[in-house]
Amino acid sequence: MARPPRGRIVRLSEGSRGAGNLVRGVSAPRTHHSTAPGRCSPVENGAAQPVIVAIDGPSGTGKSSTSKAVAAQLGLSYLDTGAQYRAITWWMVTNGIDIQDPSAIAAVAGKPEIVSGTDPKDPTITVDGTDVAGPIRGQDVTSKVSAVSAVPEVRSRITELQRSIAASAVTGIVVEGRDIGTTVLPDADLKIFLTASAEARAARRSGELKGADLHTTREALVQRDAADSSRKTSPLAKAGDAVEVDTTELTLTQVIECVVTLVEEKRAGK
Ligand SMILES: Nc1ncnc2c1ncn2[C@@H]1O[C@H](COP(=O)(O)OP(=O)(O)OP(=O)(O)O)[C@@H](O)[C@H]1O
Ligand SMILES: Nc1ccn([C@@H]2O[C@H](COP(=O)(O)O)[C@@H](O)[C@H]2O)c(=O)n1
Repeated sequence: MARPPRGRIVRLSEGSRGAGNLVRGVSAPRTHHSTAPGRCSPVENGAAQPVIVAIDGPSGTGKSSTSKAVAAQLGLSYLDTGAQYRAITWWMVTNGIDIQDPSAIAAVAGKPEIVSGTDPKDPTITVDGTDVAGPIRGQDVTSKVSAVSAVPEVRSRITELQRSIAASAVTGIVVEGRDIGTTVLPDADLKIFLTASAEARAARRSGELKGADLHTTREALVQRDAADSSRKTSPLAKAGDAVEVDTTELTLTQVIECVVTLVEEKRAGK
């Protein structure tokens, strides 16, 4: 069986909504397989091998929701690398470091101890023993994280941490972020790049931050993506061998099923 072509884009159509039709969407990556068209037949499970899955993409494309669900469903660990960059940003802000000064950030990048819990049903994040899961989602950290994550000393520290977490995942791991497939884990077994229109992503985020203005939310997303894509060190980018999944017209359930199918195919050696 031929492997999916490298870098192929999977766009699942509006018409694929609903559990019964999901397969039409998911069948896109399976067109090289000997399954009946329009069917998402279960892939035979061989002996489960540890599997490393890299999921990248811009803000609000569904990386965290998808990665957690896929990892939980398949018994894999889960790592939210954005939470790590947010955690180090929180530490910088809390300790009065000037976010506009990359050399000030670089000088202290090695100081905070960041610990990530990798249970997809209960992911945790602490800095020097303090639970920061709440504070790192605030507007202050969100508006500053791109400046901190652009500093090479921050990236090398966090990348090393991410690699060691992935290496110690016994059953395998789903790691989500911006540069996992390109830099952190270039040998990942499966690389997914999630996309969605800025409008869809803003609508999702506005729904989350009840009452947030759609236009302001969209502008903030677009700005953060632009900063993350244009930094010199390890920018947000799709790996050449990643499968791109456009989630604009898909429900979260459809995206999860699509990714689970791709992982199972990989595990089955297809
Ligand atoms: N396919 C989808 N359809 C509708 N809503 C979705 C879909 N995927 C995710 N969402 C919702 O969109 C919001 C953002 O999703 P999520 O946090 O998973 O995105 P993300 O890519 O991890 O974002 P970020 O990079 O900013 O952390 C959540 O409220 C989630 O429930
Ligand atoms: N691999 C990554 C992951 C994240 N970042 C930076 O962290 C920010 C927050 O990410 P969220 O997924 O929690 O929204 C993001 O905007 C990036 O600046 C990164 O650089 N590399």
